[in-house]
Amino acid sequence: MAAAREEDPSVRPLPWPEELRGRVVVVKFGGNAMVDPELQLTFAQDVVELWHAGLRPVVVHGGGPQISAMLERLGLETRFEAGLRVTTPETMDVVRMVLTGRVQRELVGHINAHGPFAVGLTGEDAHTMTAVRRPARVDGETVDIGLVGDVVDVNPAMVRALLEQDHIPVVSPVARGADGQVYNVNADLAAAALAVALDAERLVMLTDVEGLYADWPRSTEVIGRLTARALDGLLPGLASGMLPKMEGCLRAVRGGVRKAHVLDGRVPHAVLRSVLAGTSPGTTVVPDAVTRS
Ligand SMILES: Nc1ncnc2c1ncn2[C@@H]1O[C@H](COP(=O)(O)OP(=O)(O)O)[C@@H](O)[C@H]1O
Ligand SMILES: CC(=O)N[C@@H](CCC(=O)OP(=O)(O)O)C(=O)O
Repeated sequence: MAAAREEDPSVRPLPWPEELRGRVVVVKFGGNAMVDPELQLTFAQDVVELWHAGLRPVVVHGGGPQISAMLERLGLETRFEAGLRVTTPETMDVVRMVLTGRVQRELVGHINAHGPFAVGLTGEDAHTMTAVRRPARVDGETVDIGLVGDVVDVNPAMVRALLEQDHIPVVSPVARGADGQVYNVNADLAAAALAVALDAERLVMLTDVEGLYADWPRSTEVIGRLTARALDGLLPGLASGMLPKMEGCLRAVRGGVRKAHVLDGRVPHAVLRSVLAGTSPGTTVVPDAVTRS
């Protein structure tokens, strides 16, 4: 891949934090942040720039709005419980088709406009992620939401092999169960599980808000930094898409990831700015023992 390093004229020397060299950074690109085609291009550019700087980026993508749009076109109803899509077998077909057939292909294409970097896979490939069916908890009740899975095991061998070969893995959040069933996994939780298994330095989640709002929807005051313990206390009060996102951040830092960031993906180059600056806009979740960085 040395040729690819030289090939890309957009690369310029940046004052990268030396301690991040060779480290894995898992970047979750949310479906809401990717609705703007321009942002998809700058996102791809950022990921390639991280690679050029010597980091090992792994992309996990979402695609919730894109799945909903396709379900609507097909005249199929969709609804969410606790931020998770109720997934019938018919819905599952559409989820798999949109995520791996469209969203992943688009991202791989944008990244590969810069060189032969990206390789797309799903959690199903080489048993990268194994899921079990998970119900949702709604108002203290357990609710069946169909073919929704939670990741219970990650085999990072294939992703590591791709990283070793200087590739950028682009992972769709679909996973196989030990029962042979294919499950729809929330992309935030898939990204968190992969970040833990890869012993990632950071998990960066790009979404369509500035971060975790303290009192949403009444106020849009962003919580800048919080410990895992503080987040644990907040989780029961969170709703919709922010619930799996913050649950993912919590699992990541509890699983050994140094920091988890929730960033506004509508801001161009949000990933680069965050990694470069060291301190990040948006919300940063740190392990309990860490009070400053
Ligand atoms: N406390 C909160 N702070 C910020 N956003 C919140 C909060 N609670 C719920 N949300 C909603 O969560 C959404 C982000 O989650 P989601 O729609 O799943 O995005 P993504 O596609 O990036 O995963 C926001 O657009 C907002 O509507
Ligand atoms: C179980 C579940 O809800 N799966 C998600 C998978 C995609 C996703 O998570 O996309 P975002 O990151 O854009 O929200 C869904 O069907 O929408």
